[in-house]
Amino acid sequence: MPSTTPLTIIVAINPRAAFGLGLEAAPPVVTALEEAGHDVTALSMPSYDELREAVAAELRMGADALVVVGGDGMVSLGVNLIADSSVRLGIIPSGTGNDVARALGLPLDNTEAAIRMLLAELDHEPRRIDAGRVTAADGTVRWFAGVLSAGFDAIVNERANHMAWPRGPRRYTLAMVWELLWFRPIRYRVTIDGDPVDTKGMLVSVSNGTSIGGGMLITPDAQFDDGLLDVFIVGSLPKLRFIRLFPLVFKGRHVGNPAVTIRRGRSIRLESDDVVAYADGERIGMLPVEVEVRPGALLVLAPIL
Ligand SMILES: Nc1ncnc2c1ncn2[C@@H]1O[C@H](COP(=O)(O)OP(=O)(O)OP(=O)(O)O)[C@@H](O)[C@H]1O
Repeated sequence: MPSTTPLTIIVAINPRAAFGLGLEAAPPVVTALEEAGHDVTALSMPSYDELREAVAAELRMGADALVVVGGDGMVSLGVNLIADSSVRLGIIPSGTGNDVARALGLPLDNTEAAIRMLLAELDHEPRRIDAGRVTAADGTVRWFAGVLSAGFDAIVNERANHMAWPRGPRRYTLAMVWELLWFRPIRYRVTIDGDPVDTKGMLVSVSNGTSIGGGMLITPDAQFDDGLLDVFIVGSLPKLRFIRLFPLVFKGRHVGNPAVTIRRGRSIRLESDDVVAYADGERIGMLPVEVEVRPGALLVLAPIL
């Protein structure tokens, strides 16, 4: 059915998302948007960096919406290009974790349903949500919609990205087992709204969304539009107790556990030696980082929950 208002829409496709799912999901998205009467430019490139450049060039020519087809890494690509602008971000979740889409209430594992929701949302006012704005030590600025992590999970991510084998999600399992063997609690200084705390921890995340790793509900009460970030810290634990915490975190049942601290703030500084940060599954760089919430910096094509 034609849309009420024809729009200029860029569709950015990651052919490698979820190890090939992105490529399958893309054609029906493009067809559906064209059939709805929109002016669609579909972009897919051999690499992430080339795709980002191509999308940035297309955005400079003017667009109403950017639809990303992929996982959190593609959300990151989109968020970094459209934050603080009037361009709306649509997501067709087809990655491995899809944590931002999950928290936004978009249909997962069902491209047809995600397309139907996208078409409906294009006819509504977009949802305005907060974004995390990260400044690295060298002054580089990056944005995220979901979660920035700088603990065990970021180290696992880094390890998995350097592994050539296995190709599927088992790569993360293997990387996690390997890193668990060597992992030691990390010393951090976490400064929330100017209040510094020195701590030793296993996991440290700054959340706008609720989950990491495909649904691990680290900050189940985080809200996209409260103007605040949730700081999640798992303190120093023996490995067996750390492992036993995982199933609880998956269900969000760790809140109140003495090993877990969750605090809210507007501006968070994370400092440590030799620890990498990832945000929305993409590498940010080594700590220190400054994270600040930018209320309402993102317009997303998602229902208001
Ligand atoms: N041609 C390409 N275009 C875009 N990204 C690519 C491409 N080839 C490889 N990638 C990699 O894909 C990663 C992003 O993948 P994406 O997040 O879309 O899917 P995923 O990793 O399966 O899902 P999730 O992040 O939700 O777990 C980027 O880190 C990027 O380096």
